[in-house]
Amino acid sequence: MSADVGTSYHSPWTSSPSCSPGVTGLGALLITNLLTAVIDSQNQLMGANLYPPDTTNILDSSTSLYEDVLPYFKKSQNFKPHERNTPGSENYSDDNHGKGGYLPVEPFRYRSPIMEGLVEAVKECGYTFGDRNGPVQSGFTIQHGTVGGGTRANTAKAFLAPIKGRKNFHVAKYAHVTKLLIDSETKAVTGVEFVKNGKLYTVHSSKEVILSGGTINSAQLLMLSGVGPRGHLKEMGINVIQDLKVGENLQDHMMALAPTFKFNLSNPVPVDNLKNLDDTYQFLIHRRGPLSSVDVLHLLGFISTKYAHLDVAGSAPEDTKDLDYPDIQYQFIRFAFQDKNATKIFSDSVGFTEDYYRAMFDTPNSESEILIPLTVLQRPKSRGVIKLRSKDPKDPPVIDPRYLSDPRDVQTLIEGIKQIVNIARAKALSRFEVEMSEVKVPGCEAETFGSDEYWSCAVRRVATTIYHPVGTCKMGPRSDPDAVVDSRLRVHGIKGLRVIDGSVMPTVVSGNTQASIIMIGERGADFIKDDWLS
Ligand SMILES: Cc1cc2nc3c(=O)[nH]c(=O)nc-3n(C[C@H](O)[C@H](O)[C@H](O)COP(=O)(O)OP(=O)(O)OC[C@H]3O[C@@H](n4cnc5c(N)ncnc54)[C@H](O)[C@@H]3O)c2cc1C
Repeated sequence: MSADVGTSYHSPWTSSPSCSPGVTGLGALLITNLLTAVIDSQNQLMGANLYPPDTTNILDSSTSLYEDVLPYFKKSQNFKPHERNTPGSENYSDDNHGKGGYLPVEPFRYRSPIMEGLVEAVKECGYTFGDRNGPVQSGFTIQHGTVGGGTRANTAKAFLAPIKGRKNFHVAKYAHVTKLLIDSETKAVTGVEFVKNGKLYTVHSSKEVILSGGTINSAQLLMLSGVGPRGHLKEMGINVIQDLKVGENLQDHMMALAPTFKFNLSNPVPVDNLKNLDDTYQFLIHRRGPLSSVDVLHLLGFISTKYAHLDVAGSAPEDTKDLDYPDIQYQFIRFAFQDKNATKIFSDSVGFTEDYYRAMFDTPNSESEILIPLTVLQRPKSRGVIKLRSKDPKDPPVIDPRYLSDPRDVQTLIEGIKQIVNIARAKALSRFEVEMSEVKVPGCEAETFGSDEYWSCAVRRVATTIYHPVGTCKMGPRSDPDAVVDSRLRVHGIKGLRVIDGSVMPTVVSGNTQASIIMIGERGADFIKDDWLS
C-alpha cells in the first residue's frame, strides 16, 4: 500500500513491448502508475476482502488458516454498511468486516439505473447476490470502496495522517531511496541511502529496515543492494551478498475489455451539463450522487469457469458448476451517449491506440450509451520477471510481465467473456435494449465475430493490466529455492531486513489486491512488535 507522502518517484517507466497491439506497450500504464508514489490514491477504491482458499497463497504452510489472517483484514477497517432496507444492504456480517480501524470502507452511495438491470440479470442467471467478503466468494455483489463519507480514502490519509504528530515517526518527503546498506561480511543491514533535493543522505538502523517499495521497486532496491540472482547481479557489476530469486515470479491480473454493449438504443441518455452541475452540488454539499461513486463499476462478480477445477486438487470438470474457486472477476464501466471526453480519457488510460479506441469506444458510443465488462483473470498462470537495466538506481528496471504467455490464461478469459455475453442476454436487461456491438477488434477481422477464435484474437489484443502486480519477493520456507522472504517476511540470509508489501505474495490473491496488502502490513507490524518488544 502506498503512502501518499509526495516522494519524488514520478518516472514514466514502461514494460517490455506488448503482446497486445491495441495497447501501447502492454502494462505500460502498470508501470507509470506504480511509480507515481500514490497508487492507492489512484486506484478504483475497490475493497475486495479475503477469500479463504487464498490464505494459502499469501501465507506459508506454518500459517495457512483463514482465521489467522481474518483479524488483520478487520483490524484496519472501519466498515459502515448501508442503512438497513436501502438497496444494497445485503446481509453484511460483522464476522467479515471490521469496525473502528483507520481505513474507512463503505458501499458507494449511488447506483446508475443500468446497474439495477444488471443486478436482476445476474440473479436471473442463477448467480448468488450478496456480500462477497467471507467464506464464499462466488457470486455478485455491490462492491465496497475505501471511501469515508462519500470521499476517497487512501493509506496515507487513513493510516499516516492520524499519527503524523508522533515523536517516533518521521516521513522524508520527496526522497528517493537508492540503496540498502548491507555489510557483505555479516550480511546485516546497517541502514538506507537516499537522495533528497539532489543531496545523498544515509540513515543508520539499530534494529531493522522495512522495505515497502512495492512489487517493482522492492525487487529493484534489493538487487541494487546485492540481494538477487547471482548471475544477473554479476552481469550488472553488483557485488553479490545473497543469491536469491528476487524479481522472478512476477504476476498480475489481466483484464479483457470486451465486448462492448450498447444500451438504451432508442433513447440514449447523453451527458447533461446541467445535471453535471447538480451532481457537483450533490457531492459538495451532501457527499452523495454520481460523483461520490465510481458509477456502474461498483457491481462486482466472481465466477468459476470450466477451467477452475484444474486449480483445485482432486477436483473434476463436472465439479465446476458448484466449485467456489473463482478464476474470473467482473467489473463494469458505462459511458453516457456520445461522451467522447470520458471514453477518450478511459481509452488513453488503458493505453489503447486510436484504431482500438474507435472500434471499442467511439463507434458504438456514437449510437448509444455503452457498457463494457472488464473480464479479469484471477488466477494467472503466466509469470514475468523484473531485472535491472543497470546499477544506476535512477535507471528504470526492465519489466517483462510475459502477460498471457501461458495459453491457459487466454482460454480462461475467453470463458469469462462467453459467460458475460450470456448474462447480457438475460430478460431482465431487455428494457435497457442491450445489444452487443459487433465492430471487430482491429487485427481480428478475419475471424467470425463471437467464435472462440475471434475471442482468442481479441483477448490477445485488448487485454491489459488491472494493476495488481505481486510476487517478486516471494514468501516461502528456506527449502523453497524460489523464496525470498520467510513467513515472518524476513529476507532469507540477511539480518535486519523485512519486505512488507505486495511483492511477498507467492501467488496473487483472487480479488483486488489492496486489502490483502494492507493485511500483510498489519500482520508484518505485529511480527516486528513480537520480535522487538518481547
Ligand atoms: C490505477 C490503479 C488502480 C488500482 N485499483 C485498485 C482497486 O480498485 N482495488 C484494489 O484493491 N487495488 C487496486 N490497485 C492495486 C493496489 O493499489 C496495489 O496492489 C497496492 O497499492 C500495492 O501496495 P504495495 O504496498 O505493494 O505497493 P505500493 O502501493 O506501490 O507502495 C510502494 C511505495 O513505495 C514508494 N517507493 C518505491 N520505490 C521507492 C524509492 N526508491 N524511494 C522512495 N519511495 C519509493 C512508492 O512511491 C510507493 O509509495 C490499483 C492500482 C493502480 C495502479
